[in-house]
Amino acid sequence: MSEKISVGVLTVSDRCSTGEATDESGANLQSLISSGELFPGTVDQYLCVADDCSLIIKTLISWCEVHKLQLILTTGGTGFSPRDITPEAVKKVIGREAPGLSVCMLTESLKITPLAMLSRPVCGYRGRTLIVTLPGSKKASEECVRFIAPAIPHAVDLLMDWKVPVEKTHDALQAEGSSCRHHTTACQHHQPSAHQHQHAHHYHHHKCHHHQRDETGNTTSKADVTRISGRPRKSPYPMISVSEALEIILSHADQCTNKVVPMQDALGFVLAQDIIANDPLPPFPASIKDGYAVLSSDGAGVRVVDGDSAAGCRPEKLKVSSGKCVRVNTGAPIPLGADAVVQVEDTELVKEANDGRTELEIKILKAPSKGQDIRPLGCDIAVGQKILSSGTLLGPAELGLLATVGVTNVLVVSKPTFAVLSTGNELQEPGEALREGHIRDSNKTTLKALLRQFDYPVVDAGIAKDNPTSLLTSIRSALNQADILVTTGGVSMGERDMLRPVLTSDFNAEIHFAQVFMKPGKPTTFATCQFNGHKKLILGLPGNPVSAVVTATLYILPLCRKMSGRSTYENTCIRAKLSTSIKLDPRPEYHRALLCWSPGIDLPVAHSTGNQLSSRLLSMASAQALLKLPPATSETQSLPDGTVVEALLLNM
Ligand SMILES: Nc1nc2c(c(=O)[nH]1)N[C@H]1C(S)=C(S)[C@@H](COP(=O)(O)OP(=O)(O)OC[C@H]3O[C@@H](n4cnc5c(N)ncnc54)[C@H](O)[C@@H]3O)O[C@H]1N2
Ligand code: MOO
Ligand SMILES: [Mg+2]
Repeated sequence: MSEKISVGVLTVSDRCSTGEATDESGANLQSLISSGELFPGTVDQYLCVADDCSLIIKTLISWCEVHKLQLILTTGGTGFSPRDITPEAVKKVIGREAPGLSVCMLTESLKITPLAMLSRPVCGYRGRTLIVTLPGSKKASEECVRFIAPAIPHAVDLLMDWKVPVEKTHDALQAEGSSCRHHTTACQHHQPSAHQHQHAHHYHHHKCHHHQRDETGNTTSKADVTRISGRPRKSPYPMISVSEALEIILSHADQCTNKVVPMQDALGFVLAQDIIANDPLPPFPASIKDGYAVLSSDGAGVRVVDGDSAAGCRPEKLKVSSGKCVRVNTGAPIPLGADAVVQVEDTELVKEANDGRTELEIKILKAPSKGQDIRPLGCDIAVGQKILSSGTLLGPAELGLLATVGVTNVLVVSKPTFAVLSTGNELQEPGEALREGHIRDSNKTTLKALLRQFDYPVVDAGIAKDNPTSLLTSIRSALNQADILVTTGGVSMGERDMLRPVLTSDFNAEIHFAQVFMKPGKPTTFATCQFNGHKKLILGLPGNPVSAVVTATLYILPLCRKMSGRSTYENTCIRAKLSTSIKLDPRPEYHRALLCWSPGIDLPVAHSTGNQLSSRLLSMASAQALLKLPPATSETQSLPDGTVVEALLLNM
C-alpha cells in the first residue's frame, strides 16, 4: 500500500440522525482511523443517516463512485430490530461479498459475548471500495474493526490491483508461516491479563492468522521445521545407486487404466486391444505396375487393347480374353481372365486410332509369367489377420494400419497426469520484472516441456514458498489434479529445504529414497502417498536446473513409459568416443555432450558442452546425450580422449 487508505464512516441511526442521541461510535471510529493505530488511514467522508434503505444506498454509491473511497465502515442497523436495514442496503450496493471478514468479526465477537450471534454483518466490495458493516455500539464497533484491521491494507492493495505491495504481503505472510507453529502453540496458552486484553487480543488475532485456519480447515502444515539447530547435519537417508533408484521408482509404476480414444488422437499411446482385419487388402487382385493386363498363356506378341482399368474403377465390368489386353494402372483391379501384368516399358505401340489419341494394338516384347506384377487379393492383409497386438506403441505406421482396416476408435492405455511445482522464495514467474534477490523459475518451463514433448498431460502447479504451509497448500492442490507430482527444489540439507518434512507430516508419505550417488541429482527424492483414495507418486527433484532435467530424464521418462503400458521403457544408450580427456567427479556423472557422426568412423564422437555446473542450464542446451562417466577412483582421475563411453540419447 502506497498511501493512507481513504475511509468513509457512515453512521446509520434514526436517533442520531435527528440529534436525539450523540453518534459516539461514528466519532470513535473516526478517531481510531485518524490515530493510525489500526492501519494508515484518513477519514475522508463522514455522515450520519437514518435507518433508511434508499438513503444508505445513495450515500454508499456516491462514496464509491464519486469519492472513490477505499474503505467504508458503516456502524449501526445490523441487529434484529424492525428498522435495522443496513445489511440489506449494503447487499444491494456491493458487487461481491467478502464473508471472511464477517466470519472473523462474528467468531471473535462470540468470544466476548454470545449476543454477537444477533449481529448480521455483511462485507463486500463495490468496484475498488471495500464496505464493512459494524455493529452500532461504540464498544462492539471498535472491537470488530480491530479484529479485521490486520487484513484491511492487504485487501485494499488487492482491490487497487497494486501488484508490488500485494506480493510483498504474500511474501511476508509466507515467511511468517514457516514459524507459524511456534506462534500457534504460544497463542493457545496465552492468557492475557485484563489490562493487556485489548492489545493482546489484537496481537493474538494478527499473529495467529494461520492458527485460525487450522481450526477450520487444516490448511496449516503439521511439519515442524523450527528446530534449525537440531536438524540432522548428515542426510539420514542412505545413498543408493542410480539403478537402485530407478528400480524402486519402476516398482511403483502401475499401468494406467485403459480408455477409448479416436484413432486420430491415438499417436504415442500403447494399444490395449488386438486389432483384427475384417476385410482383405487389397480387396481385389491389383496391378503393381502401370501397363497391360494379359493372359500369360498368350506369350509375347501383338495384343488388341480392349479398354482400361484405372485405380478406383469397378473391376467386374472388364474381361480379358485371348489375344486381347486391358490397360491398367498401379493399384487398379485386374480384369477377369487376366493373370499377368506387363509394364508399359516392355511394350511397343503397334496401331493407334485416327484421332492419334487411342491405342488400338500393342506388342508385348517379353513373354509374361503367370501372376507377374499382380498383388493377389489379401496379399498385404488377410481377412481375420491380427495386424496389431495389444501392447504395441502406436506410431504413424500403426495409425495408418488402423485407418487401413477402418478402426476409428481404439482402446489404449491412458497416460499418467503430471503436476509440476517449483519451490523457492527466490523464484518468480518469467514474465515479471526481476525483483531484488529473485531469479526466474526455469525448472517448471523445462519440465513441462520435457513432458509435453512426449504428450504427457501436465498441470502447472505454480511456485510454492519455502514454508510448510505454502508447500502443503500447493502440494494438495497439485495432488488433486495429477497422478504424479514433480517438484523441484527444497530437497537438500538447508534449513529451508522442507519438502520431505511436509510430505511425511502432512501427507503421511513414505519416502523411498532421498539420496542418489550421481551428479547432478544427489538429493533426488522419491515418495508415495495415498491421497483421496488414490496412490500418488512424488518426485522431489533437486532445484538446480540441470539436476532437475537430468533426473527427470533418468527417472521420470522411464516411469511414464512403464505406466503408459510400454514394454520397453529404458532410455536408449549407444557408445561414443570422447573428443577430449575428461576429469572424473567423485560421483558417477551424467555429462552433457554433442554427438558427431562423420563418414568412415565407427562410433560418434562426443564433445562436452563445457562447464558442467548443476546450475548452468546452458550445459544442457543443445546437448544430444548424457555421457555416463564412472566415479573417480584413486587410480583413475580422468578419462583420456578416445575413451569409449556409454551415451544416453536425449529427446528420444
Ligand atoms: N550442505 C549441502 N548442501 C547442498 C548439498 C549437500 O549435499 N549438502 N547438495 C547440493 C546439491 S548436489 C544440490 S543439487 C542442491 C539441491 O538443492 P535443493 O534441491 O534443495 O534446491 P534449492 O536449495 O531450492 O535450490 C538449489 C538451486 O537451484 C535454484 N533453483 C531452485 N528452483 C529453481 C527453479 N525453479 N528455476 C531455476 N532455478 C531454481 C536455486 O535458486 C538454487 O540456486 O543442493 C546443494 N546443496
Ligand atoms: O547433485 Mo547436485 O544435483 O550436484 O547438482
Ligand atoms: Mg536447498
